[in-house]
Amino acid sequence: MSSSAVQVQESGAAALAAAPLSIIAHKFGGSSVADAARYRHVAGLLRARDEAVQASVVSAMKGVTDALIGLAHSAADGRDWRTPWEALRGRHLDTAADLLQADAAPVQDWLRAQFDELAELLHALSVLGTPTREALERVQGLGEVYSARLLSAHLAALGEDVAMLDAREVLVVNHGDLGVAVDWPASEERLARWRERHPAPRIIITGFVARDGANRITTLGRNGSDYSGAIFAALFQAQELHIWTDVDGVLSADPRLVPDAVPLAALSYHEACELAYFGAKVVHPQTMTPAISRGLPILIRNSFRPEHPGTRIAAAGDEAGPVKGLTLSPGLALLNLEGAGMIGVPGTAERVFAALRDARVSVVMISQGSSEHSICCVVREAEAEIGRRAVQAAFARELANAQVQNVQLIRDISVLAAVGDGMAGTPGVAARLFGSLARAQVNIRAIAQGASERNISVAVASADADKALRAAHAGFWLSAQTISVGLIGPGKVGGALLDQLHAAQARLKREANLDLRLRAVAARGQMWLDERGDTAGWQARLQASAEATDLDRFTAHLQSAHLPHTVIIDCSASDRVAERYAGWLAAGIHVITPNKQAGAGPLERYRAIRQAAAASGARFRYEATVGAGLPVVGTLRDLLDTGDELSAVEGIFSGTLAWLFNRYDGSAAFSALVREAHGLGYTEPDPRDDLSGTDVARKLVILAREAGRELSLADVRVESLVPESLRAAAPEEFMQRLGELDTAFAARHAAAAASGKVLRYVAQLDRDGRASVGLVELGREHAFAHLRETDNIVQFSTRRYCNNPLVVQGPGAGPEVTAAGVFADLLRVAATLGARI
Ligand SMILES: NC(=O)C1=CN([C@@H]2O[C@H](COP(=O)(O)OP(=O)(O)OC[C@H]3O[C@@H](n4cnc5c(N)ncnc54)[C@H](OP(=O)(O)O)[C@@H]3O)[C@@H](O)[C@H]2O)C=CC1
Ligand SMILES: N[C@@H](CC=O)C(=O)O
Repeated sequence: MSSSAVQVQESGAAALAAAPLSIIAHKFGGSSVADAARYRHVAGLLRARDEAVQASVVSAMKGVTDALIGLAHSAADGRDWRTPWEALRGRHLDTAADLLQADAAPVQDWLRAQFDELAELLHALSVLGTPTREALERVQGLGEVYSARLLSAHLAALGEDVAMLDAREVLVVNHGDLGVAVDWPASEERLARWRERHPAPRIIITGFVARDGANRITTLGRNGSDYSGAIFAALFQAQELHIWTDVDGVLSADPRLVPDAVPLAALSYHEACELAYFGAKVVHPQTMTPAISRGLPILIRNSFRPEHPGTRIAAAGDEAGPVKGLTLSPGLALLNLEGAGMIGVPGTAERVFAALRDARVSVVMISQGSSEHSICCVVREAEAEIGRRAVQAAFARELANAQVQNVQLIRDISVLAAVGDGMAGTPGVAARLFGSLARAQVNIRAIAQGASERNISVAVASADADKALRAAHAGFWLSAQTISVGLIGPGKVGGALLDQLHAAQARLKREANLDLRLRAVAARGQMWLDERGDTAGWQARLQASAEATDLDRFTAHLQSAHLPHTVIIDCSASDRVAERYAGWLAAGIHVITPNKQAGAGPLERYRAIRQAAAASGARFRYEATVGAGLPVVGTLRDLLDTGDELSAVEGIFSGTLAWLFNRYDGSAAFSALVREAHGLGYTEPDPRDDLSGTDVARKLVILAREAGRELSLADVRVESLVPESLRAAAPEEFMQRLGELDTAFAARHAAAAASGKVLRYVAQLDRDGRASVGLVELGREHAFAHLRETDNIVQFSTRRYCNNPLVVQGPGAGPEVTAAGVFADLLRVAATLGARI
C-alpha cells in the first residue's frame, strides 16, 4: 500500500470513529434494477444477508442514463424532448406503483417533483441551444438518484431500518488528466457528518454521481457506478465489495465467443486489471484503485445465483493454471515502420511514439525485434490512418532519402491476450499459446510480452480471431479442445465408428478435454449437416435428409463455425473422395481414413497429399488401411523414425482371404463362404477387390511407400482369384454368379490337401524390392498356416530385426476393429491438438 493510501485510510478511520466488525459494500448495475421485479429481487438478496453495516450502491434502471443523455441533447438541439421525458417519467412512476403498492404515493410525488425540475432544466437547455457540460453532468446522473430512492423506499416499506445516501452530498472528486480523483479527506468528513444524522445499518447510495471541488454536481465517467462502489466501500471501511451482475463471476473468456468459458474462482488485482484492459467483462481497472490501495477484496457475483461464490479479486489470486483467462480486442490495426536506417539510431522509438501522442493516437501494443529494423505497434482502427500520417510526417525526411522504407498499415487486426500471474517464471506458456494458434492455422502478426510476464499478447488477423481465441482457450485447458468432425461413408466401418464415437463422446469431454462434434455425414447420395455436433440418431437424421451430397458444401460447413480444428474421416472406398485429400490438407483440415485409394493410388497424387500435409501441418492418418485395427503402419513408422531401415515385408494382409482359407475345407461351397464374409463386413464393398488380390496389393504399396519406396500398384505382381469371365460384371451380377468360383477353388484346395499343404494368400516385398501377392501352398508347420479367423500377420525384416522379423498379428478385418483403428487415429490427432489423451 502506498504511504498516501495509508494516510487516507488512517484519516478515514479517525473520521468514522469506531468501525463495526461486519461492513460489506454492495453494488448493483442497471440490469439488476431494470424493473420492479428486479428491485424486489435485490431487496430480498440484501435482506437475506446478515451484515452490521450494509452500504449498497445502485445504478440507474437499465437504459435510463442513455435516455437522460438523449433528453439533454434533444433539448439543446431543439428536438422534441417532451415525449421521451414523459415516457421516462411514466416508467419511473409505474415502477414505483408496482414496487411500493400502497406506499407508493409519497415516492411518486417526489418523482413528479424531480421530473418537473428536470423539465425546467431541459427547457432552459432548449433556450440556450447547447448542452453545457455542467447541465449534462446534472442530467445524466439523475437516474441513480431515482433508483436509490425507489430501492430505499421499498426496503423501508418492508420494515427495514434504511437510509438513502445521495452521493452528491458526500462524495467530492476532482477531474484530472488521469481521470477522476477522489478528495478523500473532504469525502470522509462529509460522510462522518452524514452518518451522525443517518445511523441506519442499511444504506442505499446513488452510484455515478458526486460533487466536484467547486461544489458542482458531477459524474464519475464511464463505469462510474462500479467506481462509486469501490469508493464507498473504502469510505465505509468495508471488509469486502460485492459487485452483483448476471453471471457467475469473471469468466475465462467472452462466453459469446467461447461458449465453454469457465467462471474463475479467484483473480489477483493484477490479473483482473489485465483482463479488464483487454476487454473482459470485469470491473474497470480504475474502479479498482480504491480497493487495491486498501487491499479490499472485490467479489463479482451473480444476483440470480447468490449461493454461487463468484470470483474473488484480491491482492493474491489462486494457484489455478498459469493462464487464467483470455481476452480478444477487435477493431485494431498494425502500424509498422521499417528501415535499415533505424538500426542502432537512438531516439527512433521516441519519435514514433511522440508523433502518435501529438496526434492523440493511443498505442495498444508495442513490438520491436532486436534487429531494430522495424518498430511495430497496434492502434485502434479508427485512429489508424491519423497515426500512419503522423508517423509518415515525423519521418518524412528519412522516407525521402530511403533511410526508412515504409510506414505500413495493416487493418482488420485483433489482439488476443493470455493473462495470468502464474505465467511469471513458468516455462512453456508462450510455446503453448503459439502452438495452439499454429495448430489452428492462425498466423501471428506481432507479439508482445512485458517483463511482468502476466500478459502475452498476439496480434492476429480479425478473420482468424474467434478461432484463435477458442484454440488458445482450449490449449490452456480452460475448455475442451473442440474438433469439428465430418464423416464420409457411413457404411459398415463408418457406421461402427459413429456408434463408437457416440458411446465415447461424453467421457472424452469429461476426461480428455476433448469435444468431438460430428457436424456432417455424407453418404454417396445424400448428406446431413448439423450445427450441434451430436452423434445421437445420426442414422435417422441422415435418412431423413433431403440434401444431395456435395463435398464442397460439406467442407465449407465443417469449417464455417470458427471451430479451431476440422477433421474429415473418409470411410468410403471411393477414389473420387481420395482426390480431395490434398486440397483438404492444404486448407489445414486433418484427414483420417481406412480408405486405401490415396495411399496406393497414383504416385503423383500420393506425393501431393504428403506435401500438402507437410506444408500446412495438418495430419494425414491411415493406420486402418493395413491390418484394420492392428498397429501396422504405426509400428513401421516407429522403426523408421528411430533410424531403422526396412529390408523386406511378408505376410497375410487380407482379413477376408485369411478367413476364407482358414475356413474352407471343401465341405461347403467357397461362394457360400464369400457371401458370409461379405455379410460379416470383412470384404471390401466389392468383394472382387479382395479376391482379385487388389486389396492386398494396395496394402503392400502403402507399406512400401511408408518405407520410402516409390512403389505403385502396377509394380506389384498380382495373382487374381477372380476368373476372367467375372471381372467386368457389375457388382450385383458378380454376387449372383459367385458360384462360378466354386469348381476352381475346390480343385486347388484338393491339390494342396493331397500334398499335406494349406492355401494362403501371401504378400511379399523382398530385399531386392520385388513386390508380389498371390495364393501359395504352405506346409502345415508354417507360421502362416496357424492363423485363426480374420487374422493378419505382418513380418517386418529390418536392419535391426534381421534374423528374426518383427511380427504384428491379430484380427485384420471387420467393422468394429477397423472403426476402432480409425478412432485411435482420431484420438492421436486430437492429442497433437492439445487433448489430454
Ligand atoms: N471392412 C473392413 O474390415 C475394412 C474396411 N476398410 C476400408 O473401409 C472403407 C469402408 O468399408 P466398408 O464400411 O466395409 O464399406 P461400405 O460399403 O459398408 O461403406 C462404404 C460407404 O461409403 C459411402 N460412399 C461410397 N462412395 C462414396 C462417395 N463417393 N461419396 C460419399 N460416400 C460414399 C457409401 O455410401 P452409400 O451407402 O450411399 O453407397 C457407404 O456409406 C473401405 O475403404 C475399406 O477398404 C479398411 C480396413 C478394414
Ligand atoms: N477387405 C479387407 C478389409 C481390410 O482392409 C480385408 O479383408 O482385409
